[in-house]
Amino acid sequence: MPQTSEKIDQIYDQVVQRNPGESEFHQAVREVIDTLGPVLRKYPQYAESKIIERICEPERQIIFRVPWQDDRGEVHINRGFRVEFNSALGPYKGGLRFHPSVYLGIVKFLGFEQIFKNALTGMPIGGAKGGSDFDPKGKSDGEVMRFCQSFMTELFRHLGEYTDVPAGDIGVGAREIGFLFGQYKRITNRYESGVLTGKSPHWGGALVRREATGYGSVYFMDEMLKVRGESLEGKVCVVSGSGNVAIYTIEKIQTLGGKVVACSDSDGVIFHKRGIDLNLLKQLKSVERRRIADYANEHGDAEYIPGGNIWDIPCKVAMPSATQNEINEASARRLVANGCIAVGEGANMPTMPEGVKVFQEAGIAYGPGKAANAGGVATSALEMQQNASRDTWTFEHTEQRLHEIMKEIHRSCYETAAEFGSPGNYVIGANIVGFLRVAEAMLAFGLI
Ligand SMILES: NC(=O)C1=CN([C@@H]2O[C@H](COP(=O)(O)OP(=O)(O)OC[C@H]3O[C@@H](n4cnc5c(N)ncnc54)[C@H](O)[C@@H]3O)[C@@H](O)[C@H]2O)C=CC1
Ligand SMILES: O=C(O)CCC(=O)C(=O)O
Repeated sequence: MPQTSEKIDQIYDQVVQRNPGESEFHQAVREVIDTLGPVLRKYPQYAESKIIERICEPERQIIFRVPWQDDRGEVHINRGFRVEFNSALGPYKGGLRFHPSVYLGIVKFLGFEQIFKNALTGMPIGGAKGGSDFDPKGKSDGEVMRFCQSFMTELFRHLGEYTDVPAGDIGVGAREIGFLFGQYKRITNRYESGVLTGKSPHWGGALVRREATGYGSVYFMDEMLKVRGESLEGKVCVVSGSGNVAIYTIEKIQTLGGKVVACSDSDGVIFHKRGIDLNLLKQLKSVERRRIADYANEHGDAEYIPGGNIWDIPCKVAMPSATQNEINEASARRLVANGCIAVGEGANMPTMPEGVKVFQEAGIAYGPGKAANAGGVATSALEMQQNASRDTWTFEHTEQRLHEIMKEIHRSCYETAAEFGSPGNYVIGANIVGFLRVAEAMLAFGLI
């Protein structure tokens, strides 16, 4: 019998061999399985039943053609994806990403992470992710609508409130969810509210879903800081991105007394020493869909740094909230050298493995995305609950539930890391808690 570490290396090698060219997926798998050695030693039944090997293989992968016409009548063909990764704990659940970089490897890394994240929430949801290489940037509302209708015309047959429930991610917000739901309703002749989450609260969406990922990440950060006798009060913070997650991360940091001095988009960075003007940011990015460079035209004392690296800006608290692999080893070193004491990931897998190592060796608080940003999908599950019971909850009640869920995720990760001999290591805690919940259900179901 090979040693546990050899066994894990063998599983990883098989994943690479079976999924060539999908580097982000390989990275996400490596990060999880490298932490599972102590679990396999304590519970040999998981190794005997090949639970890890089964979790690494999606239950179903759907790839489809999405033809649509632009405003000039020109025909375009994009590619659509839905990877239904694991349904041990509930219907497949996870967002859709519309971005030109989307390919199978990105969707699979996101879907794989989603399995453990969803398990961590304690809600009955399995893991999935989907999307398309369609670029919504610069498209008219009519073009986005025609694309969404075409996308749903194929995907609808795989969805259902008890089967697979998508939501938003990069490039997919309330506008896109509206177009997707409208087409689903039209094709199926069913007002099946629970088939998508992230809907507008005017027609079946949950209050707080829009804010949930950002607010939840800040709640997780607050818990990590509390353990160290710290708080956000008076702390200088940096939040990358300026989309849904970044905006509501900034909002909650400000409410809790922190000062966010920088944010970004894929073109550049805004540095505003006296603190980001959130109303302006929301107007520019969420309402007018403009570039962040325009922020500096409105505030003479703000600096726009085209192509800049936001992690060069000194801060106590860093919250990467844009995209994967945005913090490399050099950026992580810079953050630590500049006095950063805590990093909480609003984005999925924003820190490269070498960067994670830097944070862990420096002993700073590091909250990995699958735990720190789980508030979004947890509130999606609360939306599903409201849809199923034909009920609507108040903002205050829903936010209180979100807060409790984030505290519980933090507690379970923290205590499990200690139990498995790595106190303070939230990567180990999150991976083990998520894995054990999924593995237990998979064992119970027999070999399926
Ligand atoms: N929307 C949600 O509920 C959840 C989102 N996430 C993750 O959070 C991250 C952000 O997603 P959303 O805010 O929903 O998307 P979004 O589409 O609302 O915003 C994405 C933002 O990231 C910026 N961005 C993209 N690439 C960048 C780059 N290379 N450098 C700097 N900025 C860049 C964009 O300009 C935009 O401001 C993603 O990693 C997503 O997977 C995680 C959990 C839930
Ligand atoms: O709310 C959801 O179902 C998905 C959220 C998501 O895509 C994520 O957690 O990365």
